[in-house]
Amino acid sequence: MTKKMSELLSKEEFEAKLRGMGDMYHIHHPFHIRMYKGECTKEEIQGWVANRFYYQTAIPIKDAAIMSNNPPLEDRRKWIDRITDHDSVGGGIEAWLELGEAVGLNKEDLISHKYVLPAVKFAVDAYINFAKQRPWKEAAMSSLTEMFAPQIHQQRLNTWPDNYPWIEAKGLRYFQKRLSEARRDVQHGLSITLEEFNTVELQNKAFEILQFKLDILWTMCDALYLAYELKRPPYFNIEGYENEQRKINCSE
Ligand SMILES: O=C(O)c1cc(C(=O)O)c2c(n1)C(=O)C(=O)c1cc(C(=O)O)[nH]c1-2
Repeated sequence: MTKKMSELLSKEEFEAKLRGMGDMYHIHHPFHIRMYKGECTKEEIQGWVANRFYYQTAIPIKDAAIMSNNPPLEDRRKWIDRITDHDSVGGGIEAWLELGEAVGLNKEDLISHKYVLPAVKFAVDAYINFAKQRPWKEAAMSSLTEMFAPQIHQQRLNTWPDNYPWIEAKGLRYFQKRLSEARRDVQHGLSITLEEFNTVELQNKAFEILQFKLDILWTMCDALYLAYELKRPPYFNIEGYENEQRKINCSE
């Protein structure tokens, strides 16, 4: 957890401290470490793709919520690009559906969100609700975990072809596409943050917001780890409860 600051940081110090919070990025979660090392089973990869799809569909929804909170025209123009990155024809949602197909998931199952674990749903919904309820600048800065995202996308591009040769190459388009998009988003998000969070109280608030977002991503990984690696999905110990509807059927 980040300690509260008692003095105003310069923009350089403020940015360095925000970037330092990358130490808590989900790239360091045991589930992600196993994934990039090639240790995940097919079911675990499918589980991650299916659960992450819930996050994917939430991103343009939370971006639309930010738009609805009335940022200035210049920012709205940039924000529209974020929405089209995901929702346009050939955009991120379609690329993620291709990833789903590439890992052997049925498109309808993915779209239905039938495999989404409750903790993943709660975490992602918290992100949408935050964007709906908070002033647009706070919601805009919460996207700054994207500072750390190019590294995680690049890591997948570098390691998946060797570690998971069964995944069709077309599935990797999403990660390739995000490399430049995330960098552009970060430039905009950072310029808003460094400019507008310009008192000790606001800088402390920015650290809290970034922590909240890191917590969302980490919590999603916790849920996946529990369900797929430890084999403890919700209600696993309750006799007679059929957890079948969330179970991924894959032939290894
Ligand atoms: O694969 C990842 O680990 C990862 C993480 C994040 C993130 O840090 O929030 C995003 C993405 N991917 C991503 O693809 C994406 O489009 C995205 C948008 C946002 C956002 O908060 O607006 N985060 C992320």
